[in-house]
Amino acid sequence: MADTKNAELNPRTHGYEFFGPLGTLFITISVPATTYALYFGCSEHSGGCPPPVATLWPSAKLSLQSLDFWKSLWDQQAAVVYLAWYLWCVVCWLVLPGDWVEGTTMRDGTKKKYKINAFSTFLLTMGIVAGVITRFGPQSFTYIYEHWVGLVTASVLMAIFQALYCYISSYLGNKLLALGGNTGNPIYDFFIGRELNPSIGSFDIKSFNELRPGLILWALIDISMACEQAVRRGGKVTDITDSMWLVILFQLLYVADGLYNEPAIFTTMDITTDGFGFMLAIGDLAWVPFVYSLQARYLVFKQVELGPIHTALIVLVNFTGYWVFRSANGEKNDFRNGKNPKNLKTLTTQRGTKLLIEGWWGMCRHPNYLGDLLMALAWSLPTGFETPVTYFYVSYFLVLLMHRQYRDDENCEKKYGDDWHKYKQLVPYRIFPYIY
Ligand SMILES: NC(=O)C1=CN([C@@H]2O[C@H](COP(=O)(O)OP(=O)(O)OC[C@H]3O[C@@H](n4cnc5c(N)ncnc54)[C@H](OP(=O)(O)O)[C@@H]3O)[C@@H](O)[C@H]2O)C=CC1
Ligand SMILES: CC(C)=CCC[C@@H](C)[C@H]1CC=C2C3=C(CC[C@@]21C)[C@@]1(C)CC[C@H](O)C(C)(C)[C@@H]1CC3
Repeated sequence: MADTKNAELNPRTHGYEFFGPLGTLFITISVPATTYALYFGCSEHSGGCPPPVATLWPSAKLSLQSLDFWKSLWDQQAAVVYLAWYLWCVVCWLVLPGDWVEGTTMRDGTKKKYKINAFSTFLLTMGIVAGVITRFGPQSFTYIYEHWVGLVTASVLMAIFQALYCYISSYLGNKLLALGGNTGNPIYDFFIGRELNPSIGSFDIKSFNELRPGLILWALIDISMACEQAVRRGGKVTDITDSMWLVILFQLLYVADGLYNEPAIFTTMDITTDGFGFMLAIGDLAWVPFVYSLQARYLVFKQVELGPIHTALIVLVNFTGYWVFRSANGEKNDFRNGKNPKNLKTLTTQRGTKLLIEGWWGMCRHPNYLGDLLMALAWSLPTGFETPVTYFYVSYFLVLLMHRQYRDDENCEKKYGDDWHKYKQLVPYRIFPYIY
């Protein structure tokens, strides 16, 4: 009886995304590999960004064949530091005060409760780091630059460990599974995430990882890159270039905004629909901090001076993006919480929920992605045009968001049926009004 009920609640997934098990196996290997490749392909230690073409492949081949290279990826001290960092985030979650808020209603009719203290974790961490740098100077905070590879390895291992733990524990007891991650194919389910909300007691593993250890580490990495640059240019914070200031301030604002608006993630696709598998684990813990900070790392060894006009133009691109991103996300979030202060027109659906058809959400179906993409461009522009590698983030992000839009469209079609078709007729553009 209990088994029948469980099967009804957790139907088998039919149909694959990401080109099925082979596609997910490819991504599982290529995401960590790309995280390392972006370091070795864009670093002063390996000869440039990218290193000269004539030496690139021969030296890569030599490295991959040598045992010493593989051993050099492991750095015991960095692993301990990373583990201490992760534990710090857990301790902050435990001890810092925070309201418990409810997430959205899940398929089984229940609602999860989440402790909201990501922003106070960020403020406390930033306060300590600011104190250390003020007291001991920028040279006291360059550890991350010096131990990059070891820290990447530690974060990849943490992601593998957590994804395996969640995959195995999804088979223990009657868990609520993600509708897309229950195919029975272990490679695919491990990647997508089998259990919807794995947790240990009241500690929700997915939302914790999405916002804290990776996102705040990204901010710390940026600060460490700025410190390394300061040390190389005279040792004072005032020696940092305008391009580095732009990258770190824009990205710190983005991180702070995500953490400040913590409850808004409970309506995102990752929390409501996807399980917690290797995709999110590696994305949250390794990809976000170590790939998104590439531009700041580049500016350590290629010190670009922008001057006031270029600075002003890039600031304009970033803040236009931020304004679109924040107001679009705010508009939808308010609306989903029962508020419509501008009295925007809506479409009533048979499912009971309404869809906005005016304001940002009347211009295109993902205005928030448009703003995010503009910001992504503004984070690459300060690196100039000497190399395409520093434009990796904005290019990858365009692909990610186009694919995400496609996945969300399919999910909404399942949720809203004909009403979604009506909505698509009223709002025909996906991300770029009048273009796409
Ligand atoms: N920096 C990064 O690496 C990444 C950043 N992001 C950012 O995260 C944020 C969240 O993204 P994501 O979860 O993908 O998607 P959205 O926040 O856009 O949420 C999509 C959901 O919004 C609801 N919705 C869609 N249209 C309407 C409408 N017209 N009116 C009201 N509700 C509507 C639907 O859910 P329902 O109707 O069920 O409420 C839909 O499933 C974005 O700002 C994105 O840019 C995302 C991925 C990576
Ligand atoms: C290549 C690979 C493995 C990709 C996995 C995707 C993840 C990197 C992203 C999926 C959704 C994300 C979100 C954010 C960071 C990137 C991931 C984890 C986010 C936390 C960034 C800050 C924003 O303000 C946000 C809270 C809206 C956002 C939520 C989605």
